[in-house]
Amino acid sequence: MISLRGLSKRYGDRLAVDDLSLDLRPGTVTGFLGPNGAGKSTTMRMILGLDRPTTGVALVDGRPYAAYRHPLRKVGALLDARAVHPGRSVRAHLLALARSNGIAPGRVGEVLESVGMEAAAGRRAGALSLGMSQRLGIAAALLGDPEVLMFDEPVNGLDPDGVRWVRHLMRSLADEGRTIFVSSHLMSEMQLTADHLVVIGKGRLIVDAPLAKVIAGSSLSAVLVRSPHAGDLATLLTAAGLRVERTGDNDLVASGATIERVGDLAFDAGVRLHELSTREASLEQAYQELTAGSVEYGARTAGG
Ligand SMILES: Nc1ncnc2c1ncn2[C@@H]1O[C@H](COP(=O)(O)OP(=O)(O)OP(=O)(O)O)[C@@H](O)[C@H]1O
Repeated sequence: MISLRGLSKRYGDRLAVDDLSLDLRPGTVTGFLGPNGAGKSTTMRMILGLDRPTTGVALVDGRPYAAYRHPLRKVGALLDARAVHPGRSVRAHLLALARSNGIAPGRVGEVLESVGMEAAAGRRAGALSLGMSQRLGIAAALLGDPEVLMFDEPVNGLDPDGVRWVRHLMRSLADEGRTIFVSSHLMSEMQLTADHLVVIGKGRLIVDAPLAKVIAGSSLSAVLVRSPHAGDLATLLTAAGLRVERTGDNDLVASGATIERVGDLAFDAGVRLHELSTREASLEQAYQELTAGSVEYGARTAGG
C-alpha cells in the first residue's frame, strides 16, 4: 500500500503539492485527476523518491521507496516514456534495468511479449514512436513483477487498440491484487478504468472517493420520477431535504439522494409512482464541477 501523509512540495514561492494525505489500496485502480499543473506528476515523483518532499512523507508498505534494495520489484512506474537512453536497443534498455534490480534476464522476453513488442526488441529506443515508447515504458514498469504500479498519462499517444489494451492491462493487474495509480486527462477512459478517484487542484486534495460516489455526487446525477401526484411528492421530497425540480405535470427530477431513498419516501407517504429511474452524470461533468475553482491554465470558452 502507498501512504501519503502531509505530503507537500514547494518550488520557490509555489506550493506544487499542498498537504496531501491519502492511502492507495491493493486490488484497486485509483485514477489520479486534476487540471494541468495541479501537482500530479510531482506527487508521483515524490512517491518514487525522484523529488524530495518539502514536508510530509510518501511510504510504500511503510518505507520510503528509496529504502528498498530492489525498488523495481516493489513499485513499477511509467512517468516519462521518452526518458530512455536513445541509442540503446529496446532489449538492452530492459536488460540494463533488470540487471540493476536483481531481476532474471529471462523476464525481459516475457514483458516484451506482454506489451506486444517482441518484434521491436532490436530497435533503438530513441527511434520509437510515442505509442511504442509508452509500451516500452509499461514493459519497464512490469519488469520487476511489482505489487504497485504507477502510470503518468499511459495512454498518451496510443491508438484506440492501444488505449483498450492499457485499460484491460490495468484491470487485470488490479484483479491480481496489485495497487494501480494512474493519472489521466481522458475522463471517458478513466470512467471505464478506475474504481477509485483522487482529484487534486492547485496541489490540494479535492476528492478521495469511489468513482461511483464521485459521479453520484454531481448535480447532474439525479432521480427521475413520474407520478400522478407529482406536486404532493415534490413537497414531500423538498421537506426531506432533496433538491427538486418539476419538469412536467407528472414529472420531477430529484437530486441529492439515491433512487432507494426517493422510492422509500414515496412508499411511506402512500404516493403512487409510474416511473422511478436514475440519470447518471458522466465523470467529465462531475470532474468539471469539482475542479471549477482549481483550473489555472484554462482557455476562456466562447461567451464565457
Ligand atoms: N522542477 C520544477 N521546478 C519548478 N516548478 C516545478 C517543477 N516541477 C513542477 N513544477 C511546478 O509545480 C506545479 C505542479 O506541476 P506538475 O507537473 O506536478 O503538475 P501536473 O498535475 O502533473 O500537470 P500536467 O497535468 O500538466 O502534467 C506546476 O506549477 C509546475 O510548474
